[in-house]
Amino acid sequence: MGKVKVTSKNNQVKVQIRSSNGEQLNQNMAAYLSSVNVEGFLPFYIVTNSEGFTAEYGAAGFETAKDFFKNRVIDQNTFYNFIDSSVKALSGMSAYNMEYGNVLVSLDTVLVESRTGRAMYLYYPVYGYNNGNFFNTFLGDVVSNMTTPSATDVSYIERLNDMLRHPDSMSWDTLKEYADSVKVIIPNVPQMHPASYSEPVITPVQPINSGNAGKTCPVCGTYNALADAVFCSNCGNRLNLDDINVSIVETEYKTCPACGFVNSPDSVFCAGCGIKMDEYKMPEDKQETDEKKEIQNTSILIKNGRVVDPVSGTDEVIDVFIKNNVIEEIGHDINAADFNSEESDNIKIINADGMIVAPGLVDTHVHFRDPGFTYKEDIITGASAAARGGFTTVVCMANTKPVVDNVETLRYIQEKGETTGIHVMQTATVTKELNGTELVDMEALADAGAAGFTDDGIPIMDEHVLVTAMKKAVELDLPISLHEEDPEFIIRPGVNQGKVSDQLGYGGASATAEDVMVARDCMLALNTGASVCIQHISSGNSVELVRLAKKLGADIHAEATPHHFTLTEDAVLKYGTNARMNPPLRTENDREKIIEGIKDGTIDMIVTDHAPHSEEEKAKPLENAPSGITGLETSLALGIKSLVEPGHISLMKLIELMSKNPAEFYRMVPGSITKGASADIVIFGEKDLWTVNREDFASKACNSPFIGWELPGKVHYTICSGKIIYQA
Ligand SMILES: NC(=O)N[C@@H](CC(=O)O)C(=O)O
Ligand SMILES: [Zn+2]
Repeated sequence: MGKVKVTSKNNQVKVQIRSSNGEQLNQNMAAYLSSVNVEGFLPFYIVTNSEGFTAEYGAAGFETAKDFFKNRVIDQNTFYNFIDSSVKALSGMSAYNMEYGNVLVSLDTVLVESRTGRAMYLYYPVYGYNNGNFFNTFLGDVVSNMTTPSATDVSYIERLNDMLRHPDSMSWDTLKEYADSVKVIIPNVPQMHPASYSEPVITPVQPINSGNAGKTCPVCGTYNALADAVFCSNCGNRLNLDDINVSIVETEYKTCPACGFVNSPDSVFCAGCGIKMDEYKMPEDKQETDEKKEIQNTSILIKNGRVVDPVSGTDEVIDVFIKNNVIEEIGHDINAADFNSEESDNIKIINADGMIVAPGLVDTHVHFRDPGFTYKEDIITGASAAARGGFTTVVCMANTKPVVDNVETLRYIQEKGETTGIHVMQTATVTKELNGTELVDMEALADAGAAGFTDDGIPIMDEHVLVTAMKKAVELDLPISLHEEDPEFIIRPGVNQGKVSDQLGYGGASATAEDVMVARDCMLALNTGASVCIQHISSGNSVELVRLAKKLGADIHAEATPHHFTLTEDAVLKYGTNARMNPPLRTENDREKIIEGIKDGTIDMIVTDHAPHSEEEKAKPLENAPSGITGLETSLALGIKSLVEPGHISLMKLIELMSKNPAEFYRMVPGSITKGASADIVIFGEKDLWTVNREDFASKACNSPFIGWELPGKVHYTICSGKIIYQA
């Protein structure tokens, strides 16, 4: 392939690479460039105003990329390949943002600015892209950046728009032609080039992974000396395991306060678990004070609590005695004095007078973002949020990076989960890289302990793929959970298509998007006999469809989230991006039908869909912010407020929906307050009011519309495997 200068007339091109998910783009950029021999004669300069970089990794990765591009010449092929590799890698993770058809996270923006002030944005489309609306949105930005949009500009945009729909036919020459033909003034982009331009100085740049000593971070370039480092000590990103080649011996070490991994002395981020060590605040209940140690090592006697246990049907004030991780005894009037003095000295007594003592809650739909998006949440902080919410078991969704479509990633999560104090279960995806077409090795993943299979975040559109997966799931006796939104009926995700989206001119996601898929999958479940869960149901008609399928004998189940039974689309006007989620909040009528479904058992699980995002991400305009809200720390309270207090269901029923049913769906033995059962227990005040404060969240994220709400149902203790893992 010949080398083509992509420059303006006077030979200078400035490139700004922006990504709606900056850190990923840069990770790929740095990794790719470390593996190529850069040659050619196109000088690239990266300029940044940090736009589009949402995480600290982004900035670090960006600096590396800048260094790489500086004074280098890159040929067309290299550039193409680089963009290609970035886009391919990005498309695999589109699920987390739920932008249908691989939009947004998969879409990268390259600004080519010529020295004459002429510039263009190249919107590089991703494979599998199938929704033109986003391009139009971005192209709209271009138009709005034009100082004097003329008829030519408009026709240019139209041409570009058309070209982007056929990326294969896009040539470098066309790109060049566009770069010099469009008058786009980009504000706030610093001028990088001196007025008198001379040929770039080509200085040889060391490849990223040079030499034999050490493992260089593909994102920020920092040298990590320890052979078994998994995460970069500087930027916290995952290091490429293939590149391990370490010989340097460190003399002083820094032990991670969260996971105990021994790091090199100047490490900022832990190479074992990825947390920022200096800023890590150990959850109070994990601090090794003498008092806590004592609590951890003693038996626990819970006195005078009202035991509400849907498994045994118990609803009475009764004492519970815990020893050796299990419930040793339940009964009236168990007293410390009943035990011999040595034992009774070591009993931690909890006075649960006026409180509810229930089986530990089970949330079977959480996103802990680990690996890959640990700036939003990680397994340790996710588990702390769970404990604070009264949960002792969680089932994590698989839209991490890499996605859980392989045994190695599954094991990583399971092993880290074991250090948290709660039970962390992990699902695997149905399809590889969530691509909707190729099935994962379901058997191997089942053998390795996957809790079930789900492409949560994106719908599975291909019936053949889904039916094959359902049949395999039947063989493996594992459930399949489905995110039901057909992109055909979505103009923009995250907000209901209705009065609010009309008011905002947003487009929105129609309830039909959910209904058509739920109708299909109810019938497929019936037909295959698979155990299927309709995730986070949001539409009243979908509830009706599940009701019918259950009546017909399908092994079908449905989840409802606290936000879907508490809020309606109006919340978007009040809480903005913190009310943007997939599927969206819908109408009062839908909300009522969800409650009806909960009452009559059509909906059998309450889950949070805990979907943490960073403040920066949620600070973006509604159309650009990611979908999803956190939920673990407000779920029980909202269940009481929206379902129990108005008299829709009993407290017993709420606990059934938040513990027994989800556990059983994912093939676990449900927790119960009975002799011999594992001591997984939540103790809360049903009517104890508390205020949701953003500072109090144990989660890394605080993207919740419920901040400032006063809620009932304060959790006082969470006990998991006989240990107090949270205490208010
Ligand atoms: N619910 C959301 O809006 N987002 C979830 C994905 C999902 O559960 O669909 C996420 O991963 O952020
Ligand atoms: Zn989902």
